[in-house]
Amino acid sequence: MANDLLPVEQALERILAAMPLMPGEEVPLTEAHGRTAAADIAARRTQPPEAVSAMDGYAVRGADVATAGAKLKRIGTAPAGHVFEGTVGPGEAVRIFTGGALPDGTDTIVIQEDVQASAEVDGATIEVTEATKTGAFVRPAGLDFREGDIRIKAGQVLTARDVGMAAAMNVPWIEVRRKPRVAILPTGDEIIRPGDPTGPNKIVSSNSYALAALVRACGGEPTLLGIAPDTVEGIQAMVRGASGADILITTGGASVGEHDLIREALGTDAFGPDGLDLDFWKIAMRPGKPLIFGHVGRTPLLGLPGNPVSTIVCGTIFLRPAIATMLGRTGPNTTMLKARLAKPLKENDRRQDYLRAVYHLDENGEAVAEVFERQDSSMLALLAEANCLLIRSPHAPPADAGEKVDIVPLGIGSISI
Ligand SMILES: Nc1nc2c(c(=O)[nH]1)N[C@H]1C(S)=C(S)[C@@H](COP(=O)(O)OP(=O)(O)OC[C@H]3O[C@@H](n4cnc5c(N)ncnc54)[C@H](O)[C@@H]3O)O[C@H]1N2
Ligand code: MOO
Repeated sequence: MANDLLPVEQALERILAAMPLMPGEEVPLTEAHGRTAAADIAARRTQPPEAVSAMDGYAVRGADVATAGAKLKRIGTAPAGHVFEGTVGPGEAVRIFTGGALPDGTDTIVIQEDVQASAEVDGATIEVTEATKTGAFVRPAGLDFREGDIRIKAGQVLTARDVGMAAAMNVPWIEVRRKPRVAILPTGDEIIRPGDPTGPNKIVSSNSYALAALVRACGGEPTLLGIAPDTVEGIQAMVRGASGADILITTGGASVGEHDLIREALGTDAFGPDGLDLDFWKIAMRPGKPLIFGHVGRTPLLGLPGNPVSTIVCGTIFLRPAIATMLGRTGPNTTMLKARLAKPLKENDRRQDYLRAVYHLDENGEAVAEVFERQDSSMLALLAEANCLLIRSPHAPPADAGEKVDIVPLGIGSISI
């Protein structure tokens, strides 16, 4: 049978090419974790701003302590945050603590363990018991970074380390990309909200809640629009209410049945001139075949298949990178790992499979993946149990146990320390 289905890679390319870049907004450091830098961030100071001691001890002139036995006079004290104002001459030392600025005239720290002090007061005599190299335990100015250095790049997802870095660079506010507003519209007469009165033909909308969580984990701002009934008018009314969204996601109604109304309800014939400008429908993917992509007015519309596994898998493979692109994120769109098959797999047909599987690291630290026997796209319990999706290319030949395959781990989120 001819393959009239668009390959997954091309579908992804077309979706990403259509994603708008979010504008920048300033946030304080306390709100910056997990956001995406909209511009390079340069240090507003040099760190350390001057040479400082790395240890508790005595600041001295290196020439005085090249050999053990030197006796020096303690002439002052320099704790962190306080400067010793004078100049240290030959035969003199200043008591110093970690982070204290090196007094003028000194270039070396003798740690206190290598000193015998007559007393813990200025004026005391200290005897250096170990020879110390010039420059020992001194952190020169700018050791960490210098004013103007760019330590955070545009497109970087800000980790806790980056937040600390920005603070150290004396940057209290960061320009980040605004979170894309993702409107989520589940459809179907049978769909109810969790907690609603239930009945024999009702299905609780897992899709909207799973997608909202996925959107948040990926750095977007989800909005649940309510549930559209299986009527042209109902779908249209709810889609019109999504006008402020950066992208609209529908679930259900994507396939070929007479109740699958997304394309019909949003098509220009029914919706008017702002109706669906369809880019593609149907892709060579399992689960996810009836995926719809286009624009309603200026808003990108991603129509996900209603089956709960199809929705979440398509959310992972398409929506996650779409949000990353809107955020201007650099780095790979989807994290993939290599794993060895625990069991053989049959040859594949024309659709690219995303098989629910669990992987673990074996005793050599290598990933081994085991595919679940059942792959029905209605089975959310198995997806919840899985920790990766195993990718099988269209027409892949049978694979033996031990063969290397690509997996998409599900546990790798966007927030990092
Ligand atoms: N004759 C054909 N039938 C179907 C085809 C096909 O090619 N020819 N494709 C199948 C595939 S593949 C998929 S995937 C489904 C997807 O169809 P729809 O997007 O039209 O989804 P619905 O029919 O509306 O719903 C499918 C299933 O999912 C449940 N559902 C829907 N919304 C939710 C929700 N928010 N939360 C939880 N569960 C939801 C719905 O009750 C149905 O059971 O079509 C196949 N059919
Ligand atoms: O593509 Mo459907 O998502 O196989 O179940």
